[in-house]
Amino acid sequence: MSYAIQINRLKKNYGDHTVLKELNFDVKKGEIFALLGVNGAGKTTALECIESLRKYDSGSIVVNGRMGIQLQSASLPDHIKPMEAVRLFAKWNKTNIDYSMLEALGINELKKKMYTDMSTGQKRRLHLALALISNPDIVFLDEPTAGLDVEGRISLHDQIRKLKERGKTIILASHDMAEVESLCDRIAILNDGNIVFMGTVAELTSKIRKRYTLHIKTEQGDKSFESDNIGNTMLTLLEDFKQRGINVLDIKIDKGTLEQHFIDIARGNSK
Ligand SMILES: Nc1ncnc2c1ncn2[C@@H]1O[C@H](COP(=O)(O)OP(=O)(O)OP(=O)(O)O)[C@@H](O)[C@H]1O
Repeated sequence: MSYAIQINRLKKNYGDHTVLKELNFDVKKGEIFALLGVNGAGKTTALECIESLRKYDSGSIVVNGRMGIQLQSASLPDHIKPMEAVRLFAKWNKTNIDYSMLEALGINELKKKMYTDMSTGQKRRLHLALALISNPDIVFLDEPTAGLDVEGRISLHDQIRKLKERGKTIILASHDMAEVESLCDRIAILNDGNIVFMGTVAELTSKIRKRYTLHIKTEQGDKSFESDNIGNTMLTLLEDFKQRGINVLDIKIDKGTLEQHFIDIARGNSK
Protein backbone atom coordinates (compact mmCIF):
# COMPACT_ATOMS: atom_id res chain seq x y z
CA MET A 1 0.00 0.00 0.00
CA SER A 2 1.27 3.36 -0.97
CA TYR A 3 0.42 6.26 1.33
CA ALA A 4 0.41 9.99 0.61
CA ILE A 5 -0.01 10.91 4.27
CA GLN A 6 0.53 8.96 7.49
CA ILE A 7 -0.60 10.43 10.79
CA ASN A 8 0.42 8.79 14.01
CA ARG A 9 -0.84 9.88 17.45
CA LEU A 10 -1.17 13.51 16.43
CA LYS A 11 -1.95 15.72 19.40
CA LYS A 12 -2.63 19.45 19.39
CA ASN A 13 -3.53 21.77 22.26
CA TYR A 14 -4.48 25.44 22.18
CA GLY A 15 -3.51 26.36 25.74
CA ASP A 16 -5.37 23.89 27.96
CA HIS A 17 -7.88 23.05 25.20
CA THR A 18 -6.94 19.74 23.53
CA VAL A 19 -8.31 19.95 20.00
CA LEU A 20 -6.73 16.78 18.54
CA LYS A 21 -6.39 13.80 20.89
CA GLU A 22 -3.84 11.46 19.34
CA LEU A 23 -5.29 11.13 15.85
CA ASN A 24 -4.26 8.16 13.72
CA PHE A 25 -5.07 7.93 10.04
CA ASP A 26 -3.55 7.38 6.60
CA VAL A 27 -4.45 8.86 3.24
CA LYS A 28 -3.78 6.57 0.29
CA LYS A 29 -2.09 7.86 -2.84
CA GLY A 30 -4.63 8.87 -5.49
CA GLU A 31 -7.72 8.95 -3.27
CA ILE A 32 -10.09 11.76 -2.33
CA PHE A 33 -10.16 11.74 1.46
CA ALA A 34 -12.41 13.92 3.61
CA LEU A 35 -12.09 15.07 7.19
CA LEU A 36 -15.60 15.70 8.41
CA GLY A 37 -16.94 17.17 11.60
CA VAL A 38 -19.22 19.83 12.98
CA ASN A 39 -17.94 23.40 13.46
CA GLY A 40 -14.97 23.46 15.79
CA ALA A 41 -14.26 19.70 15.53
CA GLY A 42 -10.63 20.37 14.61
CA LYS A 43 -10.63 19.79 10.83
CA THR A 44 -8.74 22.95 9.92
CA THR A 45 -6.30 22.44 12.78
CA ALA A 46 -5.55 18.90 11.56
CA LEU A 47 -5.08 20.06 7.96
CA GLU A 48 -2.84 22.94 9.03
CA CYS A 49 -0.66 20.60 11.11
CA ILE A 50 -0.25 18.31 8.07
CA GLU A 51 0.47 21.31 5.84
CA SER A 52 3.22 22.41 8.30
CA LEU A 53 1.38 25.69 8.85
CA ARG A 54 0.74 24.89 12.50
CA LYS A 55 2.91 23.34 15.21
CA TYR A 56 1.58 20.30 17.00
CA ASP A 57 2.37 18.98 20.46
CA SER A 58 3.19 15.34 19.81
CA GLY A 59 2.88 12.50 17.34
CA SER A 60 4.19 12.26 13.82
CA ILE A 61 3.13 13.25 10.33
CA VAL A 62 4.70 11.78 7.20
CA VAL A 63 3.85 13.39 3.85
CA ASN A 64 4.99 11.59 0.70
CA GLY A 65 4.83 14.15 -2.08
CA ARG A 66 4.66 17.85 -2.87
CA MET A 67 1.74 19.71 -1.30
CA GLY A 68 -0.56 22.29 -2.87
CA ILE A 69 -2.71 24.26 -0.47
CA GLN A 70 -5.90 26.11 -1.36
CA LEU A 71 -6.00 29.54 0.23
CA GLN A 72 -8.79 30.59 2.57
CA SER A 73 -11.17 33.24 1.29
CA ALA A 74 -10.06 36.88 1.13
CA SER A 75 -6.42 35.96 1.41
CA LEU A 76 -5.16 37.90 -1.61
CA PRO A 77 -4.78 41.68 -1.96
CA ASP A 78 -8.02 43.37 -3.10
CA HIS A 79 -6.53 44.88 -6.25
CA ILE A 80 -4.57 41.94 -7.60
CA LYS A 81 -5.75 40.48 -10.92
CA PRO A 82 -5.95 36.69 -11.42
CA MET A 83 -3.01 36.46 -13.84
CA GLU A 84 -0.87 38.68 -11.58
CA ALA A 85 -1.52 36.24 -8.73
CA VAL A 86 -0.79 33.29 -11.01
CA ARG A 87 2.53 34.80 -12.18
CA LEU A 88 3.49 35.63 -8.58
CA PHE A 89 2.79 32.08 -7.41
CA ALA A 90 4.59 30.59 -10.42
CA LYS A 91 7.63 32.73 -9.58
CA TRP A 92 7.59 31.70 -5.93
CA ASN A 93 7.35 28.08 -6.96
CA LYS A 94 9.97 28.50 -9.70
CA THR A 95 7.66 26.78 -12.16
CA ASN A 96 6.16 27.37 -15.58
CA ILE A 97 2.51 28.33 -15.86
CA ASP A 98 0.23 25.49 -16.93
CA TYR A 99 -2.17 27.37 -19.21
CA SER A 100 -4.33 24.33 -19.86
CA MET A 101 -5.02 24.05 -16.12
CA LEU A 102 -5.94 27.76 -16.01
CA GLU A 103 -8.23 27.27 -18.98
CA ALA A 104 -9.90 24.25 -17.35
CA LEU A 105 -10.60 26.30 -14.23
CA GLY A 106 -11.92 29.23 -16.27
CA ILE A 107 -9.25 31.62 -14.98
CA ASN A 108 -8.78 33.16 -18.43
CA GLU A 109 -12.34 34.54 -18.36
CA LEU A 110 -11.49 36.45 -15.18
CA LYS A 111 -8.48 38.21 -16.66
CA LYS A 112 -9.66 41.78 -16.21
CA LYS A 113 -11.31 41.39 -12.82
CA MET A 114 -9.68 42.51 -9.61
CA TYR A 115 -9.76 40.08 -6.68
CA THR A 116 -12.15 42.32 -4.76
CA ASP A 117 -14.67 42.25 -7.64
CA MET A 118 -14.71 38.47 -8.02
CA SER A 119 -17.59 36.30 -6.81
CA THR A 120 -17.05 33.60 -4.15
CA GLY A 121 -17.02 30.91 -6.83
CA GLN A 122 -14.53 32.82 -8.99
CA LYS A 123 -12.26 33.34 -5.97
CA ARG A 124 -12.42 29.63 -5.13
CA ARG A 125 -11.51 28.69 -8.70
CA LEU A 126 -8.55 31.08 -8.53
CA HIS A 127 -7.50 29.67 -5.13
CA LEU A 128 -7.61 26.16 -6.58
CA ALA A 129 -5.55 27.26 -9.60
CA LEU A 130 -2.95 28.81 -7.29
CA ALA A 131 -2.82 25.59 -5.23
CA LEU A 132 -2.11 23.67 -8.43
CA ILE A 133 0.60 26.00 -9.78
CA SER A 134 3.43 23.89 -8.41
CA ASN A 135 1.92 20.70 -9.90
CA PRO A 136 1.55 19.17 -6.43
CA ASP A 137 1.02 15.47 -5.71
CA ILE A 138 -1.29 16.17 -2.77
CA VAL A 139 -3.94 18.91 -2.85
CA PHE A 140 -5.44 20.31 0.36
CA LEU A 141 -8.89 21.86 0.18
CA ASP A 142 -10.58 23.43 3.21
CA GLU A 143 -14.35 23.54 2.58
CA PRO A 144 -13.80 23.97 -1.15
CA THR A 145 -17.40 24.73 -2.10
CA ALA A 146 -18.69 26.58 0.97
CA GLY A 147 -20.84 29.49 -0.17
CA LEU A 148 -21.07 28.37 -3.80
CA ASP A 149 -24.32 28.01 -5.73
CA VAL A 150 -25.31 24.65 -7.24
CA GLU A 151 -23.63 25.37 -10.58
CA GLY A 152 -20.43 26.50 -8.88
CA ARG A 153 -20.34 23.37 -6.74
CA ILE A 154 -20.89 21.03 -9.67
CA SER A 155 -18.17 22.75 -11.66
CA LEU A 156 -15.66 22.65 -8.78
CA HIS A 157 -16.52 19.01 -8.03
CA ASP A 158 -15.79 18.18 -11.69
CA GLN A 159 -12.41 19.86 -11.39
CA ILE A 160 -11.62 17.94 -8.21
CA ARG A 161 -12.56 14.62 -9.87
CA LYS A 162 -10.30 15.50 -12.80
CA LEU A 163 -7.42 16.04 -10.38
CA LYS A 164 -7.98 12.54 -9.05
CA GLU A 165 -8.03 11.18 -12.62
CA ARG A 166 -4.62 12.80 -13.07
CA GLY A 167 -3.34 10.80 -10.10
CA LYS A 168 -3.43 13.54 -7.47
CA THR A 169 -4.30 12.81 -3.87
CA ILE A 170 -6.94 15.14 -2.49
CA ILE A 171 -7.57 15.76 1.19
CA LEU A 172 -10.41 18.04 2.08
CA ALA A 173 -12.21 19.35 5.15
CA SER A 174 -15.96 19.65 4.96
CA HIS A 175 -19.15 19.53 6.96
CA ASP A 176 -21.22 18.98 3.86
CA MET A 177 -22.25 15.33 3.73
CA ALA A 178 -23.74 15.61 0.24
CA GLU A 179 -20.45 16.95 -1.09
CA VAL A 180 -18.53 14.16 0.55
CA GLU A 181 -20.95 11.48 -0.67
CA SER A 182 -20.60 12.53 -4.28
CA LEU A 183 -16.86 13.15 -4.22
CA CYS A 184 -14.89 11.15 -1.69
CA ASP A 185 -13.42 7.66 -1.55
CA ARG A 186 -12.94 7.59 2.21
CA ILE A 187 -13.90 9.76 5.13
CA ALA A 188 -12.86 10.30 8.72
CA ILE A 189 -15.37 11.91 11.06
CA LEU A 190 -13.88 13.97 13.88
CA ASN A 191 -15.68 14.47 17.15
CA ASP A 192 -14.20 16.02 20.26
CA GLY A 193 -10.65 15.49 19.05
CA ASN A 194 -11.09 11.82 18.12
CA ILE A 195 -11.86 9.97 14.90
CA VAL A 196 -15.27 8.40 15.51
CA PHE A 197 -15.75 6.93 12.04
CA MET A 198 -13.26 5.95 9.36
CA GLY A 199 -14.17 4.20 6.17
CA THR A 200 -15.76 4.53 2.77
CA VAL A 201 -18.96 6.41 2.10
CA ALA A 202 -20.50 3.01 1.20
CA GLU A 203 -19.56 1.68 4.64
CA LEU A 204 -21.18 4.68 6.30
CA THR A 205 -24.22 4.32 4.03
CA SER A 206 -24.59 0.62 4.77
CA LYS A 207 -24.94 1.43 8.47
CA ILE A 208 -27.86 3.77 7.98
CA ARG A 209 -29.81 1.72 5.48
CA LYS A 210 -30.98 -0.35 8.42
CA ARG A 211 -32.39 2.55 10.42
CA TYR A 212 -36.03 3.49 9.97
CA THR A 213 -38.53 5.65 11.78
CA LEU A 214 -42.12 4.52 11.57
CA HIS A 215 -44.78 7.22 12.11
CA ILE A 216 -48.23 5.86 12.84
CA LYS A 217 -51.31 8.09 13.01
CA THR A 218 -54.24 6.64 14.93
CA GLU A 219 -57.57 7.92 16.21
CA GLN A 220 -55.89 8.21 19.63
CA GLY A 221 -52.97 10.31 18.35
CA ASP A 222 -49.60 10.00 16.57
CA LYS A 223 -46.69 7.78 17.58
CA SER A 224 -43.17 7.23 16.19
CA PHE A 225 -41.02 4.09 16.49
CA GLU A 226 -37.34 3.53 15.65
CA SER A 227 -36.50 0.21 14.03
CA ASP A 228 -33.73 -1.76 12.37
CA ASN A 229 -36.21 -4.34 11.03
CA ILE A 230 -39.09 -2.40 9.57
CA GLY A 231 -41.10 -5.45 8.44
CA ASN A 232 -41.22 -7.10 11.87
CA THR A 233 -41.83 -3.82 13.72
CA MET A 234 -44.72 -2.87 11.46
CA LEU A 235 -46.40 -6.29 11.74
CA THR A 236 -46.05 -6.34 15.53
CA LEU A 237 -47.39 -2.82 15.93
CA LEU A 238 -50.35 -3.32 13.59
CA GLU A 239 -51.27 -6.58 15.35
CA ASP A 240 -51.05 -4.78 18.70
CA PHE A 241 -53.24 -1.88 17.50
CA LYS A 242 -55.77 -4.35 16.09
CA GLN A 243 -55.98 -6.30 19.34
CA ARG A 244 -56.49 -3.08 21.29
CA GLY A 245 -59.17 -1.93 18.86
CA ILE A 246 -57.19 1.17 17.82
CA ASN A 247 -57.93 2.40 14.31
CA VAL A 248 -54.79 3.18 12.25
CA LEU A 249 -55.35 6.20 9.97
CA ASP A 250 -51.96 6.62 8.30
CA ILE A 251 -48.44 5.14 8.24
CA LYS A 252 -45.24 6.88 7.14
CA ILE A 253 -41.75 5.35 7.00
CA ASP A 254 -38.58 7.49 7.09
CA LYS A 255 -35.24 6.02 6.16
CA GLY A 256 -32.30 7.59 7.97
CA THR A 257 -30.34 9.85 5.67
CA LEU A 258 -26.57 9.95 5.42
CA GLU A 259 -26.75 13.54 6.63
CA GLN A 260 -28.62 12.54 9.81
CA HIS A 261 -26.24 9.68 10.47
CA PHE A 262 -23.24 11.94 9.99
CA ILE A 263 -24.69 14.46 12.45
CA ASP A 264 -25.35 11.68 14.99
CA ILE A 265 -21.78 10.39 14.68
CA ALA A 266 -20.18 13.83 14.55
CA ARG A 267 -22.01 14.92 17.71
CA GLY A 268 -21.36 11.64 19.48
CA ASN A 269 -25.06 10.63 19.52
CA SER A 270 -24.53 7.47 17.52
CA LYS A 271 -25.51 4.19 19.15
N1 LIG B 1 -5.43 29.79 16.88
C1 LIG B 1 -6.29 29.24 17.76
N2 LIG B 1 -6.17 29.51 19.08
C2 LIG B 1 -7.00 28.96 19.99
N3 LIG B 1 -8.02 28.12 19.67
C3 LIG B 1 -8.19 27.84 18.38
C4 LIG B 1 -7.33 28.37 17.34
N4 LIG B 1 -7.74 27.89 16.16
C5 LIG B 1 -8.79 27.10 16.41
N5 LIG B 1 -9.06 27.06 17.74
C6 LIG B 1 -10.12 26.27 18.41
O1 LIG B 1 -9.88 24.90 18.10
C7 LIG B 1 -11.09 24.21 17.85
C8 LIG B 1 -11.02 23.58 16.46
O2 LIG B 1 -10.98 24.61 15.48
P1 LIG B 1 -10.85 24.28 13.93
O3 LIG B 1 -10.87 25.57 13.20
O4 LIG B 1 -9.71 23.37 13.73
O5 LIG B 1 -12.21 23.47 13.70
P2 LIG B 1 -12.96 23.11 12.36
O6 LIG B 1 -13.44 21.72 12.52
O7 LIG B 1 -12.11 23.42 11.19
O8 LIG B 1 -14.19 24.12 12.43
P3 LIG B 1 -15.04 24.84 11.25
O9 LIG B 1 -15.88 23.78 10.62
O10 LIG B 1 -15.87 25.81 12.03
O11 LIG B 1 -14.07 25.50 10.32
C9 LIG B 1 -12.20 25.25 18.01
O12 LIG B 1 -12.72 25.12 19.31
C10 LIG B 1 -11.49 26.57 17.85
O13 LIG B 1 -12.15 27.57 18.59
